Amino acid sequence: MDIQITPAKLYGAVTPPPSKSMAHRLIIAAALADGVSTLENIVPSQDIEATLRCMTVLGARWEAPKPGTIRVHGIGRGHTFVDLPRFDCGESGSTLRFLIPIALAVAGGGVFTGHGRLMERPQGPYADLFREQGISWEQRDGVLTVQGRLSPGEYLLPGNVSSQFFTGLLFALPLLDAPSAVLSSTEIESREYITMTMEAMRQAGISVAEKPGLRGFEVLPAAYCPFAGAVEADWSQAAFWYAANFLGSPVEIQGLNPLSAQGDLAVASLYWRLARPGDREIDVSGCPDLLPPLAVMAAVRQGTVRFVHAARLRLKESDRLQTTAAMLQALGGTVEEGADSLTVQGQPQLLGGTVDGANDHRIVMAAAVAATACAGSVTVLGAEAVHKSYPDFFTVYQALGGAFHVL
Ligand SMILES: O=C(O)C1=C[C@@H](OP(=O)(O)O)[C@@H](O)[C@H](O)C1
Ligand SMILES: C=C(OP(=O)(O)O)C(=O)O
Repeated sequence: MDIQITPAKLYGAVTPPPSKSMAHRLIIAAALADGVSTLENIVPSQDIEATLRCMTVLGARWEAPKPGTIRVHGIGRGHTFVDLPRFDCGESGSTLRFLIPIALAVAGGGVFTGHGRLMERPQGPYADLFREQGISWEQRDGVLTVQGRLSPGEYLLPGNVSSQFFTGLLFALPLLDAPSAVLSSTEIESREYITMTMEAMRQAGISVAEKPGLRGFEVLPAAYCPFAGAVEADWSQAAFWYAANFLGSPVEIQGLNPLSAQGDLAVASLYWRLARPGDREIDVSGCPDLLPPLAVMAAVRQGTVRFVHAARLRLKESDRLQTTAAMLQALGGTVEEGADSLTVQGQPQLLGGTVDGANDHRIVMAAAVAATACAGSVTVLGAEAVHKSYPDFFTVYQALGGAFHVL
């Protein structure tokens, strides 16, 4: 779906959708529990549907007694598999990377497929670890087959590729019959995502101990217990509405937890850092998903913003350093892409133009928000990419006064 947006300010109140990251985690913890858990504020998006689908393949069941609430019948420890289960992970990196170790622990492995760029996104840290353990790892024509026995022990991962490898192992290791540790060979980036994993596991009765000074975590054998949980509002999605505010739209953002474990709540303070004129350097290693909306803010202000420690942005739904730069350049902005950075030169106003959404929800949402304050109209190609994480985005955008039509 291609759309043309006519610049218009947005007015009104918005509650961001439930945190996608927390929803993945609570669904997984509930699906591994021995019993029935109730989860509130679950809103379907392609990524959340992927996790629900994959946990069903593992033997969990769920029903929705009312909209927004699901009851998950977890698998406990008793499920047996005749064949290797097959998981369609959609385009969700979280689903794929969380599920690989879990499938090894629960089912002796699995066959994983995905769409878009998913199967090209790096899995090397897992491949290396699991091959060392004698687990077979084969990826051919976009199909990954992993088979073997996950053993307790010490797992050493690089900390700068994706925190999702840590999360996947932390979820799986309590299911083994002896203690394990997950250690990092480098400083751990996106660390708050691991904190969120520990928080979800805690809700299911599992505590993970951080190893002080060792950049790692200790996991003891434990059973996931059923629980009642609710997903809080998503700070990563709130960032687009923060960007709308920054560009002059008085949008009131409601329902966010200011004490959230979500690292992307950093947008609240970064907003104010950018609101004052002058040059800035912003480290996005802990909040990679904020880069597209922050770059939109950086493009319409006085001064230059250099986003650093950003190489991991190249490993998302699109190469987000390249696609964020291309989006702003298409709108008349001045941006320089470095190997590990993005430098955005501020200016009074963006002009408008045609943006390739690059099949990336965060690029589409960033472009739509930038359009609210452009001098001329903005065409966004492939706007349907928002279904990955925020299917309602354009409905909300329109309700706030955003003006667009489908081409
Ligand atoms: O664990 C998670 O829920 C996520 C971790 C982050 O990925 P990396 O750790 O790969 O940066 C983030 O970009 C992604 O959108 C969601
Ligand atoms: C990178 C993202 O998600 P995932 O890694 O789960 O595909 C995202 O939502 O921006």
